[in-house]
Amino acid sequence: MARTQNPEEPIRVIVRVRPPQSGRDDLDVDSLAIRGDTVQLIRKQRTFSAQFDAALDGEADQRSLFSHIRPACEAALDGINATVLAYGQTGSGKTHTIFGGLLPDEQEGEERTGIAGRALHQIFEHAACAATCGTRVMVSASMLEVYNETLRDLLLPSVDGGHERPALALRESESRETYVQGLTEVPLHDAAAAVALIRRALRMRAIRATDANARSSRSHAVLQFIVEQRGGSARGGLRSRFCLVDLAGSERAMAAELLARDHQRERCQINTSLTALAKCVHALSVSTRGESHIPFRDSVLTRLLQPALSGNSRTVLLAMLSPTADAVENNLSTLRFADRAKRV
Ligand SMILES: Nc1ncnc2c1ncn2[C@@H]1O[C@H](COP(=O)(O)OP(=O)(O)OP(=O)(O)O)[C@@H](O)[C@H]1O
Repeated sequence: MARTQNPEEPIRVIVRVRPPQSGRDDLDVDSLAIRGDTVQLIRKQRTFSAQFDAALDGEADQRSLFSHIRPACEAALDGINATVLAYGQTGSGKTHTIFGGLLPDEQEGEERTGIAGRALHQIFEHAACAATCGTRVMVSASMLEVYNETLRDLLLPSVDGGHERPALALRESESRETYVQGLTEVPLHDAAAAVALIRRALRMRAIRATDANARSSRSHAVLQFIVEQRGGSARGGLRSRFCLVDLAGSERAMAAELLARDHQRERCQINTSLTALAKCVHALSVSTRGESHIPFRDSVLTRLLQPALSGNSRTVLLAMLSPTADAVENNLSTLRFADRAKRV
């Protein structure tokens, strides 16, 4: 039986520092330090220090990062919903960590392959192994983005070949589960077909160049693998979701007049939804046995993430840090968010 994440620990928190990019980064060598699972950040002579489930420096590769995600993926293969969330400022490595090796114009390769590619490998390996014991495993995928508080289906072919696509609505089922009405679910027959599908979907995602990242994601992307198992050891049947969320990055404040109007709007909407997420995590971290009000309804993003945050899923939060000297403020805010998530 697969080793799954401890159910007593609803959110595991892993910190990852992006490696420096030669010639681009003005490095922060003084304020950020990782010792074991503890991260220390010094700002204005005050020290923030916190321990997490794991803390990975810039030397850690995609394979070692995935070793911390594997238990969540195994939980999904045991029929339990699981979610991985990447959070951090623009350019801190969220998209690389989740979608590495699948990005437009990016070469595939073991080294670059991120969580999505590695999870697919694990899911199809499990399917092949389960088949030998008479269990039929069916895998499908959905992928959407939350752009300016609007939900867009990334697997739906656009009408005119452009990026425009109809907005989807969030609904609540009779059992009070939130779902996206009309979201496309594509059956996946093997990992190669799945990779091609995700690559196509990522081309549809809203991106733009920012100060810190030439290909900055301007939307939150949510990729879900839906795994159904019947027969053999799955007896009465299992159905679960493995959900990967690449949040859009918060951006440093910049003179508004230097940004185009639609860029200003995106930045404002990203900050609003990330603030709503931070409020929910804060409320959850101080609530005892779900007694207090959690403001999930404040944004589309938090409504969508409600199951992942409120204990109905094994959740891993990846708190992404940037190694640059100008990232201290943002890194501190990411670490504070991560520290609260640990207390949920
Ligand atoms: N672990 C890593 N190894 C090598 N390169 C990395 C790593 N993490 C990030 N990068 C590179 O750093 C750059 C920024 O990373 P990425 O686009 O993933 O950041 P992001 O946090 O998703 O940013 P945004 O929020 O703006 O979308 C990219 O060129 C990416 O390839």
